[in-house]
Amino acid sequence: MNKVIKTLTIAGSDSSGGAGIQADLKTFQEYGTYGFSALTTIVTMDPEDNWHHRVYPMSPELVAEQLKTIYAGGPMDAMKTGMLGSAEIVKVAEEAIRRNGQANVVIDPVMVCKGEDEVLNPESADAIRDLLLPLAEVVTPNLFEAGVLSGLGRLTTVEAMKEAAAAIQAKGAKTVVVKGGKALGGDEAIDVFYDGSEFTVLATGKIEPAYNHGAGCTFAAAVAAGLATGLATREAVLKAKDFVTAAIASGYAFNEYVGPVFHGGYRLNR
Ligand SMILES: Nc1ncnc2c1ncn2[C@@H]1O[C@H](COP(=O)(O)OP(=O)(O)O)[C@@H](O)[C@H]1O
Ligand SMILES: Cc1ncc(COP(=O)(O)O)c(C=O)c1O
Repeated sequence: MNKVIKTLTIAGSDSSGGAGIQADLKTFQEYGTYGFSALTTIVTMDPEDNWHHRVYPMSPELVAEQLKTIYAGGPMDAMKTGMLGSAEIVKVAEEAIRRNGQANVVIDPVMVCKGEDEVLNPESADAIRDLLLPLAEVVTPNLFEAGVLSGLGRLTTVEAMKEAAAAIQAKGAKTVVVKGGKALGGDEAIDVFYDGSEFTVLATGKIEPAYNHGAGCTFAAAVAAGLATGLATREAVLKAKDFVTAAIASGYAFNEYVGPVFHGGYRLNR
């Protein structure tokens, strides 16, 4: 029998299907891996209230119970975290990673939804920094999240992204990818990779229109799936950048604000 490559996401549900656990499972499948999921929150967008996001966290006990089910079937080849919803759920994720000796851990430190400017649960940002960064093979903050995790505040240049990447790496993550994405000015989508010794700048042309709802989730899930299939960390990140770029290029407009990526874009355009 073929070996099944197992990947896990601990993340929220994006009912519109582009981000969250939906993005992760679709991406895991595109990589030929078998996806498991522990759901932490449910996010809705209200068409009668300007598509405002609402976030409904699950109880930490229910997240812990899902993880018990998942790990009862044996170890995972890689995993990622996304929107965790509360500091207590961050703690549950930390405990599961430690208890199961989980390697190839990708932490996507989700703090905001695109199009929204409030930080979801500020106290969970502290918990992510203190409890999850030390367990991360890779952490993938966007520009805003890198400013928060590094303590450097608003980042506007590639030099500042490098400084933030080094500060976050010093907090315990083995490697860091600071994603400039749409938020960084200019006509390129620039990410900075740092492994503790060398910076690598990953750049592609900015795609317009930017159908990038779910791009961050898709990128982190692709890194995890790449690690699960045996790629070295740098190669997993480089492939994930290609994967997410193709997904953005194949996205579509869901409404006047949200354009999800299409996770099948990489395969279909080859
Ligand atoms: N308009 C775009 N064109 C090309 N790549 C993009 C665009 N927007 C984001 N990206 C890339 O998608 C990935 C996810 O980034 P980003 O959207 O900033 O993350 P998040 O969803 O966590 O905010 C990064 O590699 C980023 O550079
Ligand atoms: C459940 C969930 N996770 C994560 C995100 C973040 O998505 P993105 O990858 O666009 O940053 C969202 C955004 O709506 C979400 O609903």
